[in-house]
Parts: sequence; structure tokens; C-alpha cells
Amino acid sequence: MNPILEVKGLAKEYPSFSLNHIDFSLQEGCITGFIGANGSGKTTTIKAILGLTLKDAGSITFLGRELTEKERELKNRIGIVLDEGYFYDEMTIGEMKSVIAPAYSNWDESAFRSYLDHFSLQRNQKISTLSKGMRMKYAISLALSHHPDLLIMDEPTSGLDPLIRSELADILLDFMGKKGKSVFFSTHITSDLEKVADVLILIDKGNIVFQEEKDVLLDTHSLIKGDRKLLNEHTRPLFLSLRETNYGFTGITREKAAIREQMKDVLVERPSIEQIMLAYIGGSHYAF
Ligand SMILES: Nc1ncnc2c1ncn2[C@@H]1O[C@H](COP(=O)(O)OP(=O)(O)OP(=O)(O)O)[C@@H](O)[C@H]1O
Repeated sequence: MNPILEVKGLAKEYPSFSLNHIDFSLQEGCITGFIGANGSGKTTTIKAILGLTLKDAGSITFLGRELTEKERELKNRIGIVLDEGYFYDEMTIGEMKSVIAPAYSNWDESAFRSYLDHFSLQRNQKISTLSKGMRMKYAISLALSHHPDLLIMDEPTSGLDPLIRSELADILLDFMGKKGKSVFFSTHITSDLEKVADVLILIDKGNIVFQEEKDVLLDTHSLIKGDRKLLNEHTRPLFLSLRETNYGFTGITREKAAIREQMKDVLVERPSIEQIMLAYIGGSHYAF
């Protein structure tokens, strides 16, 4: 697999937060989920990649070329869906499109028309009257109507109901059906990624904790349940995180074989992405 986008040493300092020289890459043909708690640095990273925030250090290459070189040409190949929308509320769907479309040399008006039809959006509807779900669908229509190779979305599912979130998953899978497409999708609703993500990147307090294929991550971590009496100075260190109650314990581990050997009568289950994420960022005080 070839990297479509590479981030190296990206740094950004705010008075109470810093993005700490992070490195990661997005592979062609993959949906990469960018996960992390509120305030962990997801939006700052995405804005720095897109040049919407000035970075302090680091390089961002798209298909091997620095994104700041030939910026317009390269950005033609990136579709963007941002949390805040960046739309003028007083404009209609059609008027706002006329502001955005000229920025892209490969704008496809007939593709835009068919996305509006598909999502039942009316050209003359004012943006201020769109529901959150309609806004997201409109943003996706705009982002896909110039046939990008890479779709970057910041929290596209935040505040949306499960039905629309599931529709979004189908839109992404449809987009990925075309050759050479990639998606970078930030969210703190990790269940949205169970169905669609190929790779997951976890960010915490401005640092990348891991970048891993989703299936490998789920296969190498286990959720263990058992009696508290089994916990001692030898077995506790086998867990990334532990929650104890009066009756028993639940923990996440990467040491399934050692646990099977040292702890008899424990239940071994497959964890969710959320449980793995919380094990890395929540210490021992996480909820199941
Ligand atoms: N323009 C800014 N000036 C100062 N601090 C900022 C600015 N933008 C973001 N921050 C701070 O940077 C930190 C990371 O914010 P960021 O929006 O990147 O997090 P996030 O992971 O996207 O969170 P969420 O999931 O809540 O959207 C926060 O503490 C935020 O207050």
C-alpha cells in the first residue's frame, strides 16, 4: 500500500495545548479513523493539514509532494467536511455552492445535482433552515462533487442520529468502491468506525498513541473478566487497564496467552474499539 498523505513532525502550540511533533500516514484505499477524546487535538491536526491553522513545525506531503507546493492543484484532489460547516447561513444551498465550486477546477455540476437529488436537498433552501443531518449531507455533496481522491472529515457524525450515521457509513463505502480513494475521518464516537474503518489512529493530549489496522488491533487486545482474587502483583501488570468491583474485575490486555496461563477461570472476550481506546487513555478509571 502507498501512503496518500504523510504527516511528519507536525507541531502546533496553543497557550494550554500542544500538538507534539506527531507522525502518521494515510494509506491509499483505506478508511482511516482518527480517534481521541474531546480536546485531544483531532481538529487542530486536521486544520493544520489543510492549512486552516498555521503549523509551528512539520511537513505534510500528499502523494509525495509538500501540500504547500502547488497548493491549488493538490487541494483539488482533497474533499473536506468540517464540523463547523464553514457556510454562510443566509445563503441558499445553490448560492453557497456557487461560492465554493469555482475553487475547484474539476467541479462536476451534474455530480452535485445527483447528490442533491439523492439526499433530497433543494437548491433554494436556506442553509440556516437545514437540520444537522441535512447540513452534513450538503457538506458531503460539496466535498464529493469535485471527485477528490482523499476525503477528510472532522467529526462528521457528531450530533447525528444513528440512522443518519449509518447512512454516512454507506456513503463512505460507496465512495471507497471507486479505485484509489481514501478517507480520513475523525470522531469520538468510535462505534461509527466498527463497520467502516480499515486503520485507526489514536491521539491523546497532542500525542499519537497508536496507528494500527483495525482488525489487528481487535485481534491483539482482549477483554478479560474474572474474580478479583485472581489479581496479584504478577497478574496486574498484564493489563493495560483494570476496573474492579466488589465481585470481580474487567480488564483490557495484550497478553492473552500469559493471562490464560496464569489466571484460571477467566472469561476472554473481544473488546470494542471504544474499550481499547479507553484502556489507553483512561488509565484504570474507565467504564464498560
Ligand atoms: N485557536 C485556538 N486557540 C487556543 N487554543 C485552542 C485553539 N484551538 C484549539 N485550542 C485548544 O486545543 C485543544 C485541542 O482542541 P481540538 O479542537 O484540536 O480537539 P479535538 O480533539 O478536535 O476535540 P473535540 O473532539 O472536542 O472536537 C483544546 O484544548 C482547545 O481548547
